[in-house]
Amino acid sequence: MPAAFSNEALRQNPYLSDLAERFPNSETLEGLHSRLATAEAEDLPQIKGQFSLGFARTHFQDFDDMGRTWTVFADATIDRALQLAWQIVGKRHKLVLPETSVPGLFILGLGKLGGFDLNFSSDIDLIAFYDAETLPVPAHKGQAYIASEVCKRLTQILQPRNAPDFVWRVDWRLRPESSGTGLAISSAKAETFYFFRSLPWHRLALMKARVVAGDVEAGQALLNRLEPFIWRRNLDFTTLDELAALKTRINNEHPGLETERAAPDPITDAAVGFNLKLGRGGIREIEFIANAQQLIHGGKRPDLRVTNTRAALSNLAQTELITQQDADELRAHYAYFRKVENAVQMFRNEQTHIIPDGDANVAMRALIGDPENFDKEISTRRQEVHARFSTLFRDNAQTEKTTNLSTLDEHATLIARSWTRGFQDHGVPATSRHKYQELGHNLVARVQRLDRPDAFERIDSFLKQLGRSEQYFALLSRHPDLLDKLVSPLLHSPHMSEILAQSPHIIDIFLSPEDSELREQSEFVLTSPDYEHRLEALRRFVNEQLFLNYTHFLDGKTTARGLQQKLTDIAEETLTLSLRIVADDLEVESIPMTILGLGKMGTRAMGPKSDLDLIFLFADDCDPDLAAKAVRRMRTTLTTKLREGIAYELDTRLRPSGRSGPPAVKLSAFHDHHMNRAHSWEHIALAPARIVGGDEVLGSKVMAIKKEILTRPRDTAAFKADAYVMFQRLAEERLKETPPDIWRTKLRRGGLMEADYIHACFDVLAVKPPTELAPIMENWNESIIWERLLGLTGKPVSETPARFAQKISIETLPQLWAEQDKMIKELTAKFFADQKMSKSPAPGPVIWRKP
Ligand SMILES: NC(=O)CC[C@H](N)C(=O)O
Repeated sequence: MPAAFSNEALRQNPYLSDLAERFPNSETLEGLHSRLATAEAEDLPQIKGQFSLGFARTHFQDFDDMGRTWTVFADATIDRALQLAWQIVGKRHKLVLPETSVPGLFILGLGKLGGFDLNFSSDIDLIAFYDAETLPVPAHKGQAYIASEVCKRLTQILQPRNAPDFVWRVDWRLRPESSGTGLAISSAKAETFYFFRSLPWHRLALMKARVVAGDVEAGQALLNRLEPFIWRRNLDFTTLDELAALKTRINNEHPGLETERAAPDPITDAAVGFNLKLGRGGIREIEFIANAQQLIHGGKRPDLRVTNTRAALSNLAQTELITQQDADELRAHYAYFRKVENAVQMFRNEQTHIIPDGDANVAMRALIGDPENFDKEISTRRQEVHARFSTLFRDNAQTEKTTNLSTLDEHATLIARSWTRGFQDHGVPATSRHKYQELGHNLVARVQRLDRPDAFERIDSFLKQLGRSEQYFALLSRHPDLLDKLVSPLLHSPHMSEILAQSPHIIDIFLSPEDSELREQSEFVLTSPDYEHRLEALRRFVNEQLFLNYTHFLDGKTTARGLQQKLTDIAEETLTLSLRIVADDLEVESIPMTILGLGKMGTRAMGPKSDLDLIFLFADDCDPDLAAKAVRRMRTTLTTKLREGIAYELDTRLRPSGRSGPPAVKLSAFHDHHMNRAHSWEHIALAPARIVGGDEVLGSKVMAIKKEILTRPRDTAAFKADAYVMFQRLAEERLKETPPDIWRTKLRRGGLMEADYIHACFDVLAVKPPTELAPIMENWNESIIWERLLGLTGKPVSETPARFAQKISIETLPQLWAEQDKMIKELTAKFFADQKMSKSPAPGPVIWRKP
């Protein structure tokens, strides 16, 4: 056992030696814990005193243990005090209460208590709420009144008036609407308050909230519902100001903390006088680094939502938001400072944070083992902390103040002026406009260089439609590089502009680590248990990923092929998420459904705006009601148009019997249909199909059926005749002879759809397609990406934006397209060479070859 310090050290500390005198027979910490269960109110201060002594004797050397040991003990004392409080209040108000734990009321610990970081002499920050449904108090007695009485009583037990000893100093001032209400309000009220009436610091205080006593389940349920309030989905840089404001507010409102309000001291070589908690390079700066990053990124990364500062630092390193070295060092400094702080507080059990001089200094040093280079140690650590702290708050906006507006027309000049004045027409409050003037200059300079007359107008209308979102300007002024991610799409890509209009905040995706997995990046979608929230989050995910990958493509970081793969991955991830959302909504563990992807999903060649061609297949024994519901919900989940648009268009017409067939298809029905009733074109559609989501075992059964269908010998002549009729219909109704200098990749004669069709025909016949087909399809697939991203369909090649002309090689494009049209048409002609050029009758079901 680490005998923490000598009797000598103990003697030098008045508070500890007093305790040692009063409690000569020391008990173990475990023993003290177990006494709590039956302790009476008047026992608690003594148990606390003995615990303090025991803690000093046995736990002081090991910092990792310290905060947790205190916190666990605190939780237990609060819980016991709450029980006692209930008994007293219950008797007085004639309530019928259960013997042990009373449901409904719960206490949240904030600050150090919430963060498992309690000190020797911390006070505890509490807030309390109750669940109106389960609180065993009839409405006519006044639930809020009784719950508040219980909290008052709890306070008296923990901090008895006119008594020498206390258990904890209790502080309720961080509760919502603290001046106007009793100590407890209902969780429904709390929810409304936080979402609609709270101030920024309320939110920041909740970051460290933890259920410490009472009805844990009800408490956790409230915290879950508050998650979307605490952890915003988007990076939020105004948060940094809020964080600063919170810290100031807490300092200013604690009357006991007057000394702490002194301006931060410069880092000197003398340790004496250093305020460990608030001083420059001290504990608060470390907390600040952790909390700021947690707040900014926690909405996307649930693993950052921890209340403990050192755990947060580790997790930030895990997610590569800070380096491992930074995390390790900051953790070490934090531990060291906190240990010193504990030693300082043991002297008189006072809540002080300043390194003392005189006797107290001697005593403190004795406790921490009288280090030789103590002063140096402190100043080195402070410098390292403060350096990192300053980096975080360094203003990284570049100055580009070369704004000469004389070349602009009148309208553009007006817009540019408003930007350089800190976005005065964009809902930025007058008091903070000065912060965004630099950003304004920066943006004007960039847009001027584009030399596009409509650029100011377009970007301005985007910025205006953001609503009153100072947050957005804060983000941009910290990361002016993001302007480029915004400007080009707004000018050139209608599709990307639409996505931006739906979810303007997605540009912060460029700030997250680049190599993270899609799975990690989609985690946030499921964080809220709420169905509606999840649907919005799903759209956010799709928009964010599409936008990110389109940008990479436009910047030349991804090839066309790479983008197709990525777009396919995103669609598959979306299906997986949708299935989860639907299963949760239907309250089932999983749904016995597998998803067959046809068309572009099948060939992994999704392009911008491709819809999802899917068939939802179910095990034969699946409850038909559940299956039908699941398909309906899948459709809603994917296609309902919400604020952030849809996730995907869905096309399920390729299921057996098309529109008239049931939306949920059973495996045996699928098999039976394709063997006995399907037409050849359905097998052509089936050729590129693969499983893109859902139950894997079921999926492999579907793939076995597919194989059985496509390998079964069929009558080739009959197949070609059918395929030809279908092709003629296709050509007539959808394909268009298109001049070689017009963008119409998919629906031109000889274009992408025709090429895909012929390819699938070869597949059905298990004949290797001619070698020239693949490279042409590759080219078409690239063209369609450009065409859809830049909104060029039907336009002449000459209207392709100059910015991309070279990348697309537009000079040679018409010639290339003419050749491709010709080659594909020839392949088609050759494939159908035996067919009469007259119209055949409408085909019937597939004719299999007689064995
Ligand atoms: N899959 C998509 O391309 C859809 C993107 C976007 N959310 C929209 O509604 O248009």
